[in-house]
Amino acid sequence: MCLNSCSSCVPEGNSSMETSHDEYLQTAEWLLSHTAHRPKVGVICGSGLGALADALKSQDSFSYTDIPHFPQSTVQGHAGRLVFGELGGKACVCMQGRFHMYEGHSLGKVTFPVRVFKLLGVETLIVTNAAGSLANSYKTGDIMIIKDHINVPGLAGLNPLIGPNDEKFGPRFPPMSGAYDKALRRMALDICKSRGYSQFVQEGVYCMVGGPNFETIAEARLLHKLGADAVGMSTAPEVVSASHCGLKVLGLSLITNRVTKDYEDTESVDHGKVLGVSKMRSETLQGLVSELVAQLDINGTTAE
Ligand SMILES: O=P(O)(O)O[C@@H]1C[C@H](O)[C@@H](CO)O1
Ligand SMILES: Nc1nc2[nH]cnc2c(=O)[nH]1
Repeated sequence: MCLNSCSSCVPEGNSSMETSHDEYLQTAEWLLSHTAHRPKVGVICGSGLGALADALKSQDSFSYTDIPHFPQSTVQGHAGRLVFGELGGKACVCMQGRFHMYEGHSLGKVTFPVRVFKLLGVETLIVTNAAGSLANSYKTGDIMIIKDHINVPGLAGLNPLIGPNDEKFGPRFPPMSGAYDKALRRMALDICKSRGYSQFVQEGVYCMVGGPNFETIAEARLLHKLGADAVGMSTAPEVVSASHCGLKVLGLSLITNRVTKDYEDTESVDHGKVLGVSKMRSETLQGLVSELVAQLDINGTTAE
């Protein structure tokens, strides 16, 4: 077996190596030439949470089909639009629809927009997702501020950073212990408290699995024992890529369902239920994100 991460040995479609630095630049330059907004904040909307982008003022929006080199959305609840505009008085760019590994996208494609955000001048990334709860104390409709993640595909060698390292973005061996910015988490918690959300706000560990099937009971029990509070099918590769290129990250999971760990339980989950709960909490999440962005000190990134 070759240990050199050369292009003929790295599993095809696994990493960002299929994209040249020029392609990221071309996409960023195309976007900057089509909008006057210069965003410092990027937002990725999870399943059913695209309404976050609708809150942006003075919008310039682009269908993913029109953006050079951009992947395409295939999942219901992910509109496939990149929206520029103002949120909380700050220029933002918002992905109304993200890319998942289970759609057949390589992790390089899944994380392509994150590197484009970096080249646009984004400094802070807010990632949202819909997730199922594993923690016994969580309820459907809770918002979980992500403290850390367990990247199951990553542990198995599916990582967007596999392949030759692009030093222009970041180092070969990036640390991940501070991937979810402490000051941003504190800010989010404080805002939740001041808005009276404390009863349905948690802070916990998100676990990414590949999907697209939901968990078996044995898998749910395993992930819970490993320390996961919630499980979903996204976010971790985006955060790995964001952290690699020096973006500060806030992650928010909306708990759309309870993941059963009990063989006697007859309740089951489907994507329709996930989208229903997302819609129900969408405005609350919108309020939290808008206020947080308004409070960002763009130069120093944390609270004013
Ligand atoms: O994009 P996210 O992670 O919010 O979407 C979750 C995981 C699956 O894509 C889908 C399952 O309902 O929701
Ligand atoms: N893997 C996984 N992803 C989800 N996304 C929303 N709910 C769930 C869930 O229960 N499991």
